[in-house]
Amino acid sequence: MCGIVGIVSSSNVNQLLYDALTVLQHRGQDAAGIVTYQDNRFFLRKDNGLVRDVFHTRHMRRLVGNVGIGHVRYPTAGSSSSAEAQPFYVNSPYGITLAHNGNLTNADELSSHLFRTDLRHINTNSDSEVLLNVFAHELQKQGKLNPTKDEIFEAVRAVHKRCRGAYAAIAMVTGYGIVGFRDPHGIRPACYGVREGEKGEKEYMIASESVALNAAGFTVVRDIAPGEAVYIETDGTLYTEQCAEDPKLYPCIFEHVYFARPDSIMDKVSVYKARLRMGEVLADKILRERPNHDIDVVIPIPDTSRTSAMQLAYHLGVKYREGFIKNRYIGRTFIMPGQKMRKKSVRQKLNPIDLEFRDKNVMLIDDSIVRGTTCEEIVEMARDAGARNVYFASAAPPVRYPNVYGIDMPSANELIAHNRSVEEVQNLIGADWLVYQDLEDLISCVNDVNDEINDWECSVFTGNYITGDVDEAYLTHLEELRNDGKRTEAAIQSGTDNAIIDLHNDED
Ligand SMILES: O=P(O)(O)OC[C@H]1O[C@H](OP(=O)(O)OP(=O)(O)O)[C@H](O)[C@@H]1O
Ligand SMILES: NC(=O)CC[C@H](N)C(=O)O
Ligand SMILES: [Mg+2]
Repeated sequence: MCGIVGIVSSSNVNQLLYDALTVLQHRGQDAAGIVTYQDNRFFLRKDNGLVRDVFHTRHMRRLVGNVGIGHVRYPTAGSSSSAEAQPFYVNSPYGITLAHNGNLTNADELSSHLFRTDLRHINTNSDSEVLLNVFAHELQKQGKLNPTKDEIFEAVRAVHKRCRGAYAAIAMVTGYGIVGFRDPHGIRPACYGVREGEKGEKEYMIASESVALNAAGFTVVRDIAPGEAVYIETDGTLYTEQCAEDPKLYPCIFEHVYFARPDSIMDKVSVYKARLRMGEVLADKILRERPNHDIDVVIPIPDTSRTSAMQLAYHLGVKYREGFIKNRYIGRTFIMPGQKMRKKSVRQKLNPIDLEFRDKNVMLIDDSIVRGTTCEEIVEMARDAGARNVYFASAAPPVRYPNVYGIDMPSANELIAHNRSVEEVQNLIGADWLVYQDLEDLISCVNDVNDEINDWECSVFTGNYITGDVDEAYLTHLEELRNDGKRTEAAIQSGTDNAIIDLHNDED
């Protein structure tokens, strides 16, 4: 997942963008970038690292202008090289930069078409550079010296025709404005909001999650609809238009399970409420499976599972205890690159309070089990801390299939539940009892909060890919390209390949 943000204001946007990116940091920890615009020039700073490490005072001073976009990255394509940090830039037409959350499933095909037919060069393996060039080409094709909203929307229309997969994106067109758009299935989230500037003028912000708008004092207007584009000119005039022929909302359910912050509202679903429901219905399942259970205490695996675990304990009528203390300086482990780093980080991140475990039957709750990195370590830690029995419950169903829409799970074989029964996973993680949420129950949790959404993007649980273009050949290719072994190689290389076309105007 990545986080994107774009702002049109009546004063400098650098600090607002920075603050928004820190609020979206949970969506991507690998790289961060901001680009602003003033007097016909872009000012760009992007690099690997957390937001606080990438932007120092000297960089912030140079990021001048009242319009800008920003990005935090969790790579799902290409490498972790800083050259693939976003926003990406293309000089023609007008000078355009783009920040993207999601993953294109036809990036290879588009890339070769861009080269052979559109005569455009793609310099990295990032699908986001492809997306930017498709948008740029479609805008250029219209041949207008001064593009209006009509040309911008026409370009988005063409993007929808050519691109497959998931994309929530914000592009900044030099001198004209910013445009945010969501793919025709609305797989990845995006919303926009408004606030009053000092002289009463309207200022706008587009972001991946509503929490970024709240934190910056913007009032959420609404989600961008699937296929829709929101264009805000530099003077603050806003236009919206539906640019897809057959849009239909299929939001990614994993946002609600894990990715999003609980204080966000996405497609009119409060993530917090959805997670509370996940705890409730999981408690019901536990009671169905073992009406006479002997659970002494419910312990969450911080951070994300806390909300569900609390409600689960309440519904079971069992004590809730914070048995693991989280090191606040370690980020999210699941989105770290490489299994070795993830495994090490679980131990660094979580430490048990022995007295909550000693001689007790503990029920550990996590939001999801993906590779099994966290639960394998945690079950062992609970036993070492003296637990009599270690039970484990996951607020999401077994994750059995790769994700191709912006979550870096490219390889089925790396998923602990792939081709395994619940019992086999239970044995593998060393638990005495393992309970997974059922998919219908998970869907009911989000639909209880907003029953207007008929369909969810659930491919990691079902193996059904709604864009219809994902076949065995694609998945095999993805696995070969991005399995953990390959990425470790890329990480080693990335120390040296950062020099490949670095368009930074700022060296450090
Ligand atoms: O089975 P795994 O491959 O370990 O993946 C699942 C775990 O990873 C995530 O935690 P993470 O540490 O990323 O973030 P959190 O602090 O928000 O829970 C998630 O919340 C699970 O705990
Ligand atoms: N997680 C994402 O949204 C990734 C965006 C893009 N595919 C990249 O790899 O940079
Ligand atoms: Mg976790």
